[in-house]
Amino acid sequence: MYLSGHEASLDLREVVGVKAVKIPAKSSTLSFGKNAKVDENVPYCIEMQPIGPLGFSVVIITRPGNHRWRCKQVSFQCKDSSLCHQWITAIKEALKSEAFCRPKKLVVFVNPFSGKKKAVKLYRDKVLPLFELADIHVTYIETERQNHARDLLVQNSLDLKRIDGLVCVGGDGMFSEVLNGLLTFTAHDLHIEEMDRFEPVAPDIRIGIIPAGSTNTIVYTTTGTSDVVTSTLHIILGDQIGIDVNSVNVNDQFVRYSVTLLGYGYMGDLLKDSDNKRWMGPSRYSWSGTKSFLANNAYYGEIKYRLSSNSDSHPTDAVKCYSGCDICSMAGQSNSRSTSKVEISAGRDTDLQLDEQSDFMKHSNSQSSDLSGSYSDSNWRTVIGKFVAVNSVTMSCSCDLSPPGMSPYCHLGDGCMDLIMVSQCSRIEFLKFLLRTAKGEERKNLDFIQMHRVKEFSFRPLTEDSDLLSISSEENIPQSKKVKLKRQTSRTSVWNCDGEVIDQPKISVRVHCQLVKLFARGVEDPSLQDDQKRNCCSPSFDNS
Ligand SMILES: CCCCCCCCCCCCC/C=C/[C@@H](O)[C@H](COP(=O)(O)O)NC(=O)CCCCCCCCCCCCCCC
Ligand SMILES: Nc1ncnc2c1ncn2[C@@H]1O[C@H](COP(=O)(O)OP(=O)(O)O)[C@@H](O)[C@H]1O
Ligand SMILES: [Ca+2]
Repeated sequence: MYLSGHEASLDLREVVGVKAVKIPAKSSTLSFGKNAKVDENVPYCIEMQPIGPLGFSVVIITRPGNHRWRCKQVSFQCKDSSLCHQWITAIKEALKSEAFCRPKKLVVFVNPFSGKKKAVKLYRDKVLPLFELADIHVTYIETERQNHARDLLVQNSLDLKRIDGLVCVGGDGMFSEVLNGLLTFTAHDLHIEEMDRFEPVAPDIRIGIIPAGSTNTIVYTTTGTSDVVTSTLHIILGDQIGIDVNSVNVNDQFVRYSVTLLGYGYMGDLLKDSDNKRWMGPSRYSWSGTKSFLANNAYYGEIKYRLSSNSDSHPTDAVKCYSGCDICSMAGQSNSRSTSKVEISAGRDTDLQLDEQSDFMKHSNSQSSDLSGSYSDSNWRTVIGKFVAVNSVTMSCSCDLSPPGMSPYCHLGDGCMDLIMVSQCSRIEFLKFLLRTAKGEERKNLDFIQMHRVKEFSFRPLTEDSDLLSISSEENIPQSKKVKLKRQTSRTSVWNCDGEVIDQPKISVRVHCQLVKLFARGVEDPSLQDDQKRNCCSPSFDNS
């Protein structure tokens, strides 16, 4: 796996590309001779000997810090141009090897209106030159409207069987559009039309994201930074990581897939308010966030959730999900074992269980207006209360506003989501929650917060007359209290689903372990040396 000589050893896994160069007479480059050969016994180990003036440059990645990756050129001299070309060809061929899983053909979608409207320029200036260096063939599509990319995918206008991946240059919303398009296409390709009745099928191709949007959570959480060059390099090296995907149903009908945040109350109100302020760019979220904060609305609702069967794994367990994460690897292995047995399952065991459970809960619970959990044998719980926010995240959701993320110990591919419920509280208390979230500080001791690691959940707003009884513990509610409760409960929020508004408050959500693969490797553990970082994650080799 190394390109090595007398004075240098380059890890081919981290070579971006190679090109011919003219080397100045007094250069401090390494020089190698005509006895150079590719060692047949050691894969990708190239031996070189010193020689003459022509040369080639190998572009490799460096890690200057803060999870950012950059390029560095290492130049080699050759005696003549033919030898130089032999070297270039040998290295290019080595990089094309299947074992590296590098993409050769990509479709790139650019949303020109993402974030600060710089996506097209960012792509042309920073991304395209690197794709060219890496010999990646690109089909470039600048989107003209919302759902343009999704429609192209669903209608299979792009011949997806012939490409290695999709790249979106934009924000989380653009990714969500491409994800939904790809999963819909994958299902239709297998003649599955009713998405709510089937297990979603994992697509064959990977998705890459170049951060050019407003929040860029997915990029930040899967690479540790929101940096255009870093994301481009992860794509070129052929990194891959499976991430959890949620399917969201409204009234038992599938509506969409999500990967970052599902937020009711605060996050929903914030998003709805910000949607007609897109002209403000990314700062629309802080503006609308402040407005929703001042409004301090709280909403009645009933949440049913199924806890993760791994009781050791919890949103506050302080186990960070780093590149090569053991918890995600184990979940991925058991997931691929179960999906290899039954590729498409028409059964809805878990939903039935939910229905049975719902009935069970109705008859057995005595619920109060406070947050109150109730147990069952099958890990289902019900909570009824008045919430400022109900958030569920499938990954930590790190971003510039909150580098540790909404749930710092959430895992990218463990088949679980972290459910964070914020009960009605004062503005000061909610500010405390927001500030601690922004800084990644302990929230365990805030008594208005509940956090659980779950596999699925459902939410329904409490708005009906019959709900009043379950909200109030008293059987005989005075008429005046009934009227007041009725007024309060008639107010509902919307769901923020990866930055898209879902107007219907009653939803059910299920997580699908590592359903899609991204061109990323997860955040590299900063306590490791560079060579340990390379070795702890050799994603290009682990599926060969
Ligand atoms: C006082 C500082 C408060 C900092 C609050 C930090 C909470 C951060 C949690 C971040 C979760 C991010 C989840 C990501 C969702 C994205 O998929 C999704 C779509 O992204 P896209 O536009 O790139 O397509 N983005 C969003 O839904 C936006 C979420 C933005 C959350 C920002 C909240 C800012 C709140 C500012 C409050 C100010 C209170 C002032 C009090 C005096
Ligand atoms: N050409 C376009 N015009 C308008 N909206 C678009 C276009 N292309 C994509 N979109 C939509 O814009 C929304 C936001 O895009 P995104 O790239 O996430 O930017 P931001 O991070 O600023 O919200 C997405 O829902 C996406 O579907
Ligand atoms: Ca997860």
